[in-house]
Amino acid sequence: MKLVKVSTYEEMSNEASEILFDVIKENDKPVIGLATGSTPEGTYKALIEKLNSSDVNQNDITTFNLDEYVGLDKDHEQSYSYYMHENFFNHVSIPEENIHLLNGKAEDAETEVTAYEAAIDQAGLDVQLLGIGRNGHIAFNEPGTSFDSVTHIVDLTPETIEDNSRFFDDLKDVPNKAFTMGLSSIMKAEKIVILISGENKKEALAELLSGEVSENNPASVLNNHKDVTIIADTAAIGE
Ligand SMILES: N[C@@H]1[C@@H](O)[C@H](O)[C@@H](COP(=O)(O)O)O[C@@H]1O
Repeated sequence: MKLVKVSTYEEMSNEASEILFDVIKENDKPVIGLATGSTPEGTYKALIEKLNSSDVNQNDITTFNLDEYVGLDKDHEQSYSYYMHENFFNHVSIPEENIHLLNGKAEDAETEVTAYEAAIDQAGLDVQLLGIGRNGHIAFNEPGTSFDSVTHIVDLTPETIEDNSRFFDDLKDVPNKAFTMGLSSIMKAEKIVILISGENKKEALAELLSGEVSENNPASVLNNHKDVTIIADTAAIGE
């Protein structure tokens, strides 16, 4: 794993958007995996600028998002679909049919996850962007998730529900289940970029860098991937 140390959030966003933009330029039909959360917001801002001031044909770009809350409609303000449109898709011209988001309101969950995984397999991710939870979760794969997991439904831990409650009016409004790409789905990506920002992610970063690989720490699976870039700020590094 390669560690890129940055001192500001802007630097993190620029570094990450540069990697994504390079993958987009290098591939005729780029397939990029995207993440939500506060951390990648700046990356999307920087990537929008790069895309819109370039001659890249955005019709050729395909995207897959990592996860979605079960029970939230795509237009719900706290859904990840809404987040992605607000922060990225509404500002670029990637065709709607190339955008893959899990449907939180899917009537048949089994069909939803199976079809999503099949679509990922068929497209092949050129790069996957990730954030990380305090407990080391990536996407919504909580500690204890099998490294062999594919797209599935998870029960969110109280810690994750509490962390994400800041976006909701009330703790009880936070869904307790989510659809998520699995750890093996993420590992299929050719390249992985993980953003780790802030003092509250210090422990998660330290555990990832320790090199210990265990299903108790979902992010540790990344030690088994050939091309991972960690972009971490000084607050998370503890410098
Ligand atoms: N499912 C998302 C993750 O993909 C994200 O990495 C995490 C951290 O988000 P933040 O960047 O806001 O700390 O939040 C959620 O749990």
